[in-house]
Amino acid sequence: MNNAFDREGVRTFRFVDCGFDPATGVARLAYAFDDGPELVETVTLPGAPFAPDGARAQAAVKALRLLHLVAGVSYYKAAVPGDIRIDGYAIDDATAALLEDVYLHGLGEFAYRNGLDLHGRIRFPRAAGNAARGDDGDSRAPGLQFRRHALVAIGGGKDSLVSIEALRAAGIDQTVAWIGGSQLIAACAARTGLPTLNIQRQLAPELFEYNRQGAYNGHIPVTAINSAILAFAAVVLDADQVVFSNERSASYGSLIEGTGEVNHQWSKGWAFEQALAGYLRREVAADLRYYSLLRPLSELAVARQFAKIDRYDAWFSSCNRNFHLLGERPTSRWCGVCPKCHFVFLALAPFMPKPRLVGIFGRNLLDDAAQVPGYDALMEYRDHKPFECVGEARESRAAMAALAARPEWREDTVVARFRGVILPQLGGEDLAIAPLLVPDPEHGIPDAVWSRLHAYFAA
Ligand SMILES: CC(=O)N[C@H]1[C@@H](OP(=O)(O)OP(=O)(O)OC[C@H]2O[C@@H](n3ccc(=O)[nH]c3=O)[C@H](O)[C@@H]2O)O[C@H](CO)[C@@H](O)[C@@H]1O[C@H](C)C(=O)N[C@@H](C)C(=O)N[C@@H](CCC(=O)O)C(=O)O
Ligand SMILES: Nc1ncnc2c1ncn2[C@@H]1O[C@H](COP(=O)(O)OP(=O)(O)OP(=O)(O)O)[C@@H](O)[C@H]1O
Repeated sequence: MNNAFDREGVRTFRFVDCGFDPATGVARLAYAFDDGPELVETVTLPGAPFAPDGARAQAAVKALRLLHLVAGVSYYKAAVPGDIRIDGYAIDDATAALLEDVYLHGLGEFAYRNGLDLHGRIRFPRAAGNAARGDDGDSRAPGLQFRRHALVAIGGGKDSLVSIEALRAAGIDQTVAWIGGSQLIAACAARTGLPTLNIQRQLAPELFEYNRQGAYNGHIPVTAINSAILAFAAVVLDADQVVFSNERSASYGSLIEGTGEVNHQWSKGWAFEQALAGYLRREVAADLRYYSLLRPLSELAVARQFAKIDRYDAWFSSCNRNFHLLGERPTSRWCGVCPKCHFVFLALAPFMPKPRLVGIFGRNLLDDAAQVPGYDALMEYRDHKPFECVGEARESRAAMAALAARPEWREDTVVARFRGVILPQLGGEDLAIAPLLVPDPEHGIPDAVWSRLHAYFAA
């Protein structure tokens, strides 16, 4: 390769090696394109030194390799070469198949936006003679008698706060855990009053230089990476559960004419959750659980739960513009113009007194004509659902229909337009909110947890 990054000239993406130093808590993940320089990402667990015993140390190696393989997606995407190699260790069919899914679907939005077709292109090398195994029945990892403790991912938004309060209500021991240096997440975590764990992650600095030099760039499945980091942390720190807060709506993408479904949040969906949970039990530790506590709930059901607590009103934000690694952040916690701000405002409105909601956002997004196109897209009215973490279009339509019937909301610009223009075109669609609030039976929550929580969520 020349000095400048030549994405078309790259032939091979290499997983060079990975290692963990228990004395410092630093995990090192190394990659390269062809014979180019090593791209080294680090993940630092606080609380070192660690001294994992024999079986735990073996499980940590497996979890670290999984993290190495999953986190490689940030670098692979820079050139999407047709050849992938793993230098330091071998993987079997089942592992390769999991990674092919994560890369193909997790880079779905990236491929669509870059006009690339990755189908059939992403193939991880398999060790010879390694047949694929089935899911649950075939566990070969031992149980490690982990401490009964949940590492709960916190993202600074409403979803993880709903999970944290639900686990608290159910009396389950938890540590709230996050990756990266966000002050907003740190403040929310402190506000919970629970033990906290902040894991640092440094991407290889060369990636940003490659981006400047014309590397392919775009969305990556960040939840898959965060999940792999927390699974590794659970093994090292001795916790039997890694809990995320991905609602059922996350399994549905945007329907793009001529392309089909593209899901921005694929790694928050049920297919990824099942695949990763099965992999961890089978390959890392039979008693390590990975699940989403909010999987049975729709976005509207999560919003209803969140509205019951006001403890976080002045602290939380779901606006992703707060979470850039580089570059500008909004001057207030809610930018007020992005799809997440639009959706969260709309989803909370049916369940919160209007002055409280307007107080949280500092403005009324539904009484602003400039926001009409944003709300049209959320309802899939003459547009597709935005590439963002927002609920299903039928949830947006149901929430809007509920507001259209409320005197305090019905005259606000966006709601009045919905009543006048969109509602008459919806024909016989059931716009009731109640059916969307019923918990779904499809989820991976352990029975011992769900038995304590399903009444809490149904109340
Ligand atoms: C905050 C955000 O939305 N970032 C997305 C944005 O990135 P941008 O270029 O504006 O800047 P940075 O976030 O500072 O990232 C700098 C570059 O680094 C690359 N990168 C970052 C993290 C990583 O793990 N790997 C990376 O390669 C990135 O490509 C940047 O060039 O636009 C990017 C391109 O579309 C997105 O990839 C950035 O998304 C972040 C990875 C991110 O954390 N996003 C979450 C807020 C997010 O979208 N969460 C989803 C969950 C989706 C999922 O499948 O897990 C959600 O809440 O819907
Ligand atoms: N920096 C992070 N570290 C660890 N987990 C994170 C981080 N950011 C997000 N998550 C987790 O990823 C999942 C998806 O994030 P998402 O942004 O949807 O959730 P949220 O921030 O809790 O709520 P909201 O949807 O209101 O933004 C959640 O389980 C969240 O806790």
